[in-house]
Amino acid sequence: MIVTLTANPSLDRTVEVAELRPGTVMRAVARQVHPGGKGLNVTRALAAHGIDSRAVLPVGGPEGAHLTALLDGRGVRLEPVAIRESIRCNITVAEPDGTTTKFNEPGPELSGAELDRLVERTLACAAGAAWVVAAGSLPPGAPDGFYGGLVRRLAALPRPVPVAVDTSGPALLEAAGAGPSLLKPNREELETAAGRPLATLGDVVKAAEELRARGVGAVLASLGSDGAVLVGADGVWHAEAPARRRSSVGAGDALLAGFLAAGAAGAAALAAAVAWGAAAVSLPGSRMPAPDDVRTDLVRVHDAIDTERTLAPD
Ligand SMILES: Nc1ncnc2c1ncn2[C@@H]1O[C@H](COP(=O)(O)OP(=O)(O)OP(=O)(O)O)[C@@H](O)[C@H]1O
Ligand SMILES: O=P(O)(O)OC[C@@]1(O)O[C@H](CO)[C@@H](O)[C@@H]1O
Repeated sequence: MIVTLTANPSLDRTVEVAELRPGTVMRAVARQVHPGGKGLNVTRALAAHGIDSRAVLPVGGPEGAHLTALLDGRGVRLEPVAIRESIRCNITVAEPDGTTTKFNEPGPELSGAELDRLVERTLACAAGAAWVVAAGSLPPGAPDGFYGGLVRRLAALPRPVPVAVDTSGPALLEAAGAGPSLLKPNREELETAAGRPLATLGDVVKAAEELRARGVGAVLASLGSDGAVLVGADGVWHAEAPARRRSSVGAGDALLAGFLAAGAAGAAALAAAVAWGAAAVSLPGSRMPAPDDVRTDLVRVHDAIDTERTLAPD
């Protein structure tokens, strides 16, 4: 079983427009509403593949009620922690070529007691779990070390549980310092961690190695259309797959879910991860892929990294 913690979930609203023209009134040609937030997306992707997962998340207000109603009857196991304020609503504007423009709200401020309840619920669910995933931004007021503290608490259990972290900014730096088993940065997040721009695959591998030297077990770096790089104790691989981009929102979460579902180590897990990520990109809004969407046969895994390869701007 895989437990996910999303400290700042969202109701994801997507509007599809013919062309984004700032400063004008645009008529949407389609709209979707999906339950959102990185950890919850991981649980949704796993559930779509029949893999046992539980999502710990704060739920409050009309948006919280809407989010839970959307998941009713979908086989997604929620561990909701009631909060006083409403959760946030994030907006995506999607254009026909797959370009997405995203507006993420800060989210509600959680009280110290609400944050404590999230951690306690995660620890309670983690007993016997194969992995805990701590993912997404932190709500306003939460300490930067929130996910890092959880990593330490899970490592100190009589039967320690490996933790995968996917977050950004100072929370990412704090979490990395706590030595999680897995970190899933995208290019921008890895640049933050490295403190410099990363232009090539070689730069990505070097930045990931630096994180490993600081105690991170393995780094799964997601690189948009360039696929993903895995840097772990047992080797370094790069994999990629073609995709007809419709909405990349949640592709990183699908990638992480696929990686954990396939054993979380080595080339085969990386191939599954990239297949799940590419599948998510071709689906609207933050819809998570089901088994029929995933094309592992289209994935190319490179054992030798082309260190000079320049990363696409995306
Ligand atoms: N244009 C694309 N073509 C093919 N695959 C893609 C494309 N964009 C993303 N992917 C796949 O999806 C994975 C995740 O994408 P990305 O690096 O954008 O993650 P992310 O920034 O964490 O996304 P999010 O935060 O929205 O979940 C990539 O590693 C890659 O496998
Ligand atoms: O603001 P955060 O927490 O960094 O990201 C939140 C979010 O953009 O991440 C998911 C996609 O990965 C979406 O479902 C959600 O809207």
